[in-house]
Amino acid sequence: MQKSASSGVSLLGPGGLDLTHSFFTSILNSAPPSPTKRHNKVTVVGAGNVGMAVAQTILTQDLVDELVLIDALPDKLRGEMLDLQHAAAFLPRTKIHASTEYSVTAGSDLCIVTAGARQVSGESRLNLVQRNVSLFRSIIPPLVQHSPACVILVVSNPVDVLTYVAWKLSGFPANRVIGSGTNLDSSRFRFLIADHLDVNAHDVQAYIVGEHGDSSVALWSSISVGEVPVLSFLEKQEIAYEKVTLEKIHKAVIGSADEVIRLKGYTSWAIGYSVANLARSILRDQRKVHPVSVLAKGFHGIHGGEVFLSLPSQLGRGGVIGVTNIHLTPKEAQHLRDSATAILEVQNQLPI
Ligand SMILES: NC(=O)C1=CN([C@@H]2O[C@H](COP(=O)(O)OP(=O)(O)OC[C@H]3O[C@@H](n4cnc5c(N)ncnc54)[C@H](O)[C@@H]3O)[C@@H](O)[C@H]2O)C=CC1
Ligand SMILES: CC(=O)C(=O)O
Repeated sequence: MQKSASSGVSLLGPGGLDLTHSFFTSILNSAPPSPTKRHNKVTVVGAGNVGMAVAQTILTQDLVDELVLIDALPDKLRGEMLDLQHAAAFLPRTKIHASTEYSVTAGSDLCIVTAGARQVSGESRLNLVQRNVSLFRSIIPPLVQHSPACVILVVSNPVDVLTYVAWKLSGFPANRVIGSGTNLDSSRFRFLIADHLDVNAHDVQAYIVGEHGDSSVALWSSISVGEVPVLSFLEKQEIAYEKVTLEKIHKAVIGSADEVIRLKGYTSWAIGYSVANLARSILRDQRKVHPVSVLAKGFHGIHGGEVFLSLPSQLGRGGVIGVTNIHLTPKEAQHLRDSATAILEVQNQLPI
């Protein structure tokens, strides 16, 4: 039995006519689509472990209308695209494209770059620089050509140096080129502090700044739990806090990636959530503060060159709105400058 299309049962009318377009009674005349809803398009370059974790987290959080995957491997790319498309019944409606050609990225609001070599256990992120800089020469110019107004978010390692490289190759103002930086390290830090104090990580305010890597800086002086500054509270209460414990926590943050890589080969879930968290602040113009890699020249006495490293920064639709004037102790400021020097040592060897 064939019911009418408007009853919502059949898509085919008499004689096999496709009634898809009359399936719903048009209400266009009475209620035009809202012009205020912004169409968000995001491109993820690199459909590897990190790119796919980013893509799937962005999809589940309903952040985009269009998601584009770019990779150099066409079969892997198509397989990943189909696998995500097949989840359409369980996800917010999103158009998913995949291609090795950058024309499909045209008009993206946010381009997230995750392509490139990753470190093996025991290898420093900085060791990846030569391989990934040459990839960036083939990735950044076509992204910019097709999406000249986008924000670029770099994830590939070494993320601070590659954010500088992306900035140079793009010709964009510095506020539109951001590295995911220590947003991930700060989450690891908050998890470890929360675990140590047996509290919820959401209630721990704590930053790792500087390099996303071995020279990162833990800002102990500004840690608070439920708005209570931790160190000054402990000092006032004359509770002996063990400096060694604090240092162990920072060491554990630095060693986190290597531990996961040794155990499962790569890191993916935490960086996926970290990047989706940044994408939300940018696309939804949340103006939230995140520790991300920004052009740091001039901040906290960093004067050695144009270096990107993580500082707590406010993010919105246009990218970086500003860098927070966070208080650093003289020791923390010195560690931050040392971190800048470590990044610049690698960066200055690049022919860029
Ligand atoms: N900033 C951070 O916090 C983190 C950064 N990473 C970095 O992310 C990067 C990717 O890691 P994984 O996804 O685990 O590696 P992966 O090997 O799983 O994926 C890399 C992908 O890049 C693609 N690719 C290579 N050359 C390309 C090109 N020219 N154009 C487009 N795609 C290309 C490969 O085909 C592959 O699919 C690495 O540099 C890694 O170190 C990883 C975790 C955290
Ligand atoms: C691989 C890497 O950079 C991380 O998981 O922190």
